[in-house]
Amino acid sequence: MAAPFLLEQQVAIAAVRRACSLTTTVFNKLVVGETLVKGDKSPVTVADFAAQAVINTVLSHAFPDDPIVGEEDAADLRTATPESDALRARVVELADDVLAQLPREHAGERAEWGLGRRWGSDALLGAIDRGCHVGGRAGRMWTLDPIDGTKGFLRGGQYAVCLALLVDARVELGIIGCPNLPADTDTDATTDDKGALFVAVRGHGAHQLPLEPSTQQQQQQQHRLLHMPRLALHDLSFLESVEKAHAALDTNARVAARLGVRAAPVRMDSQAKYAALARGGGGVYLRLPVAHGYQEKIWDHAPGSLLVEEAGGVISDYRGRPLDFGLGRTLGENFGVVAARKEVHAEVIAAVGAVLAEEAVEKEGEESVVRAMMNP
Ligand SMILES: Nc1ncnc2c1ncn2[C@@H]1O[C@H](COP(=O)(O)O)[C@@H](OP(=O)(O)O)[C@H]1O
Ligand SMILES: [Mg+2]
Ligand SMILES: [Mg+2]
Ligand SMILES: [Mg+2]
Repeated sequence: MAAPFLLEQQVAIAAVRRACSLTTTVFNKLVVGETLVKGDKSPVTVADFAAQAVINTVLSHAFPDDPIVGEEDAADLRTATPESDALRARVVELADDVLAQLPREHAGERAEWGLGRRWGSDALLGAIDRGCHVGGRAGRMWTLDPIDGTKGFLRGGQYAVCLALLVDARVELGIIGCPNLPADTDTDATTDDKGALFVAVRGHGAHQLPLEPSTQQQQQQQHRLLHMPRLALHDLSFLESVEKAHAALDTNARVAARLGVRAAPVRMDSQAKYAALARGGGGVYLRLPVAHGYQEKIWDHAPGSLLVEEAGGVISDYRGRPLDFGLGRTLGENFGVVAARKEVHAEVIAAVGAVLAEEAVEKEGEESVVRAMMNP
């Protein structure tokens, strides 16, 4: 694999792989009471907290000066209630079980990264809270989504463990672990060969590796360099969110019809969509905003955006503006996401603009009818 940020790649890959083994274990044993509802009504599980504890512990040992912008914080685990005590104990047990495994030297893991020992509650809650950095434009920082697609995770669908390195607000390295994505193709859901790791390095391509650390030789055999194929507009299919609350799926259908797209959309939770797109599935990822004023989070798009760019794609918001990762924890005034191969990206943006203009006219028409009825 490519030379820049080689140590960062090794550390990030080790951290994401261990977090993925944790989430897979939890999914098989998740019990009632191990999921909380956050202030924004979204779910968070013991696996989200524990995966953030694992990855932040590894990053903090390997790169003690690097800030981390992570989705979760430990506030809900620190309150002195019986529920919180039980949740905290479970998170600590899960994270320590994974961190305590000896470094796998054939996979380049090292004890100095915090591996091979248990850390206990204080250190692990502290590690989770290392993710509270505010973000910004200057310097090096990591952004982490310990489980992207928590709703997919709870359903047994797609989810992803997502980590990216930003330098001066530019994504230089992106790692996405997808424990439930078929290793060979994103279309054959019946295969047992599940799990894939995606690594993108700016200027050095998008790669798929086995999720389990195998020998050097197996790694090389199973390594795939990813390219998005050239597809005509009518041969595209849209990759989109499963959740109606996250993206305007009806508007997507109108955009697809306008472009002459024949295939049904592929609905998938999480940044597994970016991975599927980079390895040739679909051709377009379209995420149009529904919730008024919702600001996209940097950890929801940073690694996926680089994966798509390195596989030959272009990514922007729905107005065609580049995503700005330097504004803090959110993408600020970037609304929605359009990711597609270079040749079709501009046409998709134009179709989105035309459909949104049509919808605005229809809405205005409906509102004027209501106004006329109320003020005859
Ligand atoms: N109203 C909204 N609009 C867009 N995205 C939203 C949203 N509410 C939550 N999300 C984000 O959507 C992510 C999942 O993406 P997708 O819809 O592509 O599966 C969630 O990540 P988490 O599951 O990490 O919280 C969350 O950050
Ligand atoms: Mg969440
Ligand atoms: Mg997310
Ligand atoms: Mg998440």
